[in-house]
Amino acid sequence: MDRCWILLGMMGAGKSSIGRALAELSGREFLDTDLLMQTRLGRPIPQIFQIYGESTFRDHETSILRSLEPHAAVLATGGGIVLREENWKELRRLGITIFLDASVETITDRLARSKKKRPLLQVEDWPERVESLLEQRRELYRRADITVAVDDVDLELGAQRVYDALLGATA
Ligand SMILES: Nc1ncnc2c1ncn2[C@@H]1O[C@H](COP(=O)(O)OP(=O)(O)O)[C@@H](O)[C@H]1O
Ligand SMILES: O=C(O)C1=C[C@@H](OP(=O)(O)O)[C@@H](O)[C@H](O)C1
Ligand SMILES: [Mg+2]
Repeated sequence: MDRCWILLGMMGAGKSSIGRALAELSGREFLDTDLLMQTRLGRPIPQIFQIYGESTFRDHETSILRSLEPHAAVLATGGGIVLREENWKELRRLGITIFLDASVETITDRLARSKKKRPLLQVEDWPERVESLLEQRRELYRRADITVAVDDVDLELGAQRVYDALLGATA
């Protein structure tokens, strides 16, 4: 049975963009829990947070995981998917988890242009928020089956690195 390849990690680590490149490289379908949520609710993520709040956003995240079946897809997740214990049961059911490990410096560089789309970073000292969230979550990300360092790679090399790690792990 084919299992999903599931990307975990902080906002800005590259789950959505490396995930898309990995899907192309491997010929797999690409799914992203944030995109599935936007389609489901017909609104962009910042509006979903604004209208329903984070707790309802997290409920939908869990329900989206529950609605999926294991298959040959690359699944990018939102950075907070690791927070709910019940999500881990679904992640393990769906496939292999890969932590995209990026430093605070890399993340803040990458988010400088796209932080507007991240409701949790709408604070003045947003790099400090990135640092504290990473501190809170690091141990959860480390539960992933595989860790891939993505500080020093572009999208193509990042996708290749994840692909190689997966082939090594499943050989
Ligand atoms: N390895 C990388 N090299 C260069 N830019 C990257 C890399 N990974 C992500 N980016 C850029 O960083 C931003 C955030 O990436 P994204 O894939 O949305 O991260 P995530 O889904 O983990 O929050 C995007 O503008 C993306 O193009
Ligand atoms: O880290 C988080 O809690 C979040 C990450 C976002 O996805 P990305 O990790 O793709 O930016 C998105 O799900 C939402 O803004 C919350
Ligand atoms: Mg994303």
